[in-house]
Amino acid sequence: MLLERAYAKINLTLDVLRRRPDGYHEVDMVMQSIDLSDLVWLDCRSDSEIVLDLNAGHIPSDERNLAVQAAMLFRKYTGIRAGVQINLEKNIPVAAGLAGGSSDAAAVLRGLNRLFDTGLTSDELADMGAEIGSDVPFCIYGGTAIARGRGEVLERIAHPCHLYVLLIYPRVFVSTADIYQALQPTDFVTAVQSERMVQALMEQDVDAVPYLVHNVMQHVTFAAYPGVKQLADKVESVTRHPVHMSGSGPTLFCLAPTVQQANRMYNALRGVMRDVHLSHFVSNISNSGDGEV
Ligand SMILES: C[C@@](CO)(OP(=O)(O)O)[C@H](O)COP(=O)(O)OP(=O)(O)OC[C@H]1O[C@@H](n2ccc(N)nc2=O)[C@H](O)[C@@H]1O
Ligand SMILES: Nc1ncnc2c1ncn2[C@@H]1O[C@H](COP(=O)(O)OP(=O)(O)O)[C@@H](O)[C@H]1O
Repeated sequence: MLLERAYAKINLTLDVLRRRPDGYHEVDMVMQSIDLSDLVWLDCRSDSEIVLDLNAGHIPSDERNLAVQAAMLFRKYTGIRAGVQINLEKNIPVAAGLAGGSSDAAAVLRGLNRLFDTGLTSDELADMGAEIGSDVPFCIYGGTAIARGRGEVLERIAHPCHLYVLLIYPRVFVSTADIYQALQPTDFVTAVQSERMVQALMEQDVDAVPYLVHNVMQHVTFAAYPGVKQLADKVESVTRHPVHMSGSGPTLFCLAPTVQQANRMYNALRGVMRDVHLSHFVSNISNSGDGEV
């Protein structure tokens, strides 16, 4: 049995350039892995089934699950017929804008490549992953990247900047497709924010980074779910720091340059609300598995 960690992401910037004829949107966004992960255990089975056991009753364990889709795709691509056992421990909130499902799919692709010693490159796994979802290619590599196209065209960024991330989970389910659909032409931009963000990350300008975070979807999700906006206002008044939304939401986050500041914000928030979690940037997930067990 082999373990792969499936890391969550946040969007440090998210710009949408236009709606495409294929129904997707052209995006430009800075994606960042964080130290919040699902655990994906993989093993061969003596039969030819793909079986997923997971600790979350509210998500399907059949072909609708992105982890199962990844195993199916991997077998189709490699011609391997062996059965696959997947045990999934969900820690990343579902439909939260943190790419939990995409990251599980990416972890299955990385893990099966190790389990069957198929020697596929990360680029090949990312190409495969794009068939499952737009965020899957980023989740193959993790770290930091500018994602363009529909999210699958990646420019990976190595930078020394490390920040703490306070995550706040509103208890609502947000559909990514609905939020993309609700964008108006006035939301589409030509000048994107990713380059300034990347520059600040490269310069380790930890004080600037929180003020450069930008997400064009935030006002759309806030308008559709006023409770999320109210929660963001409350977080801002308690922490006195800018509050942002990841992806299509609803997860909110604040960035802190030091662990002391992050702990202060965490303790202040825990006094007045549930569902607060402290995390931090992860720059390298390449040895994310904990090896054979
Ligand atoms: C918004 C983002 C930002 O990172 O994250 P989440 O909020 O989902 O975490 C992503 O673009 C989400 O990517 P992902 O969740 O993989 O999307 P997909 O499964 O490929 O697509 C789901 C649906 O979202 C819409 N979609 C997705 C990506 C894109 N560039 N344009 C779109 O219009 C399409 O309607 C598509 O049918
Ligand atoms: N392994 C998985 N983990 C979480 N959600 C999954 C998974 N497989 C399929 N889904 C479905 O994908 C949808 C979005 O899930 P998720 O990736 O957590 O959200 P987001 O795209 O907002 O980051 C949910 O409706 C969920 O039922």
